[in-house]
Amino acid sequence: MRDQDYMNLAINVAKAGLGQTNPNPVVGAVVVKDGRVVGIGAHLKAGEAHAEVYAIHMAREKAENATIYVTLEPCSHHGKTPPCADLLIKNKVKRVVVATTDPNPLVAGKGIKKLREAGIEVEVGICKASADALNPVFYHYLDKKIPYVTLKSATTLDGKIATVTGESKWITGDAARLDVHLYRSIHDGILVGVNTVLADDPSLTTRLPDGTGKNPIRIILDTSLRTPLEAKVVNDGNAPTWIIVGNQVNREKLNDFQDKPGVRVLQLNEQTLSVNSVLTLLGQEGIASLFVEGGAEINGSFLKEKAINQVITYIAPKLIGGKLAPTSIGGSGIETLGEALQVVIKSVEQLGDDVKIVSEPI
Ligand SMILES: Nc1c(/N=C/[C@H](O)[C@H](O)[C@H](O)COP(=O)(O)O)[nH]c(=O)[nH]c1=O
Ligand SMILES: Nc1c(N[C@@H]2O[C@H](COP(=O)(O)O)[C@@H](O)[C@H]2O)[nH]c(=O)[nH]c1=O
Ligand SMILES: [Zn+2]
Repeated sequence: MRDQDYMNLAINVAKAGLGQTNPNPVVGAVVVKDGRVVGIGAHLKAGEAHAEVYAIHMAREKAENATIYVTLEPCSHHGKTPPCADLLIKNKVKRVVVATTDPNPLVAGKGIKKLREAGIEVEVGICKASADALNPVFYHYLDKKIPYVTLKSATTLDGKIATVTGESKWITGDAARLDVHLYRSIHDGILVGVNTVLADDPSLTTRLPDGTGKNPIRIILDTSLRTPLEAKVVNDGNAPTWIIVGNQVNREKLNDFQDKPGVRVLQLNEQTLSVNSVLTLLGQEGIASLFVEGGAEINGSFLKEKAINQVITYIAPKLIGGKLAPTSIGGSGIETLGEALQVVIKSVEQLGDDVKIVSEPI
């Protein structure tokens, strides 16, 4: 096996932490001694051990004079956990292969420097692109302190999310809907507008076949607090629900929700909810990744603000037409093609009868 092979193994091990480590990155580590893998590790939860710690502990005395492959520069600061660079030095690791440096100002090359000053051979950049592709959420949230936004829509071939009569269940098939639940399970928050709550009474929980998968925090944009008191999202207690309202909602209306299980009403100091204020608030509340499931009006407001980092589009082989049938993005719309949100198509794949397109704004 070559350096790249061991690093790809570390990258795959890192994926065990996807959706669990925010606001920390997912990280994988593999310890190799005399051509044998003697330790592996992944960071699984912020505040808990780092990937290197698990891998070095598994290697035990074999860590001495070993090579460790780690997808992110070993940390050098005392955060919630002690510095990994010191651990590698203490265990007399001979060589450290790092896929990519850590942009966290607390690290940012200091980990590599500490290792080299201790006489350890450090190589940087092996499989850098694949390692960086693990952590778009970490890089974005570290830099901007607002959530990395994934906008998801599910439409017919002619771009509709429901028929003229409002029927929408279901446009996409089981495979696509399962895929959506996988996304829900790795996101900190899922956001819909109150119109979706009124139309679908959604549960917005993660329902995977084997019953696993954590539930994201359910976030409802609801300027004048029209969420029905009997809605699933405020009664089922399956996940926290945050309702974000404007400053026109009066005190007694706010009090209606105070004894609902896991429900918080967050009041912004503005009449209408601007996307930027919502994202700033959610960032302050520790939401690093946000899954926006619409509907059309909400998607329209995120598009207008260009507050989108990734777009997931599911297209079903159905045609329903209808001038008044809603499309996936409503709102006032962008007037000129020149101002369109230009995206790069990252992948196109078939999921059952549907097509899934992943794209990212340029
Ligand atoms: N109508 C469709 C979707 N519709 C998604 C809606 O916006 C809303 O999120 C769902 O109704 C949520 O329901 P729950 O959380 O599962 O109870 N989304 C899809 O991927 N395919 C479709 O056909
Ligand atoms: N998860 C991870 C690292 N994460 C780095 O450490 C920071 C979190 O430190 P702490 O608060 O102590 O958990 C995080 O922001 C990132 O810069 N570093 C590593 O060496 N290995 C790991 O597995
Ligand atoms: Zn560390």
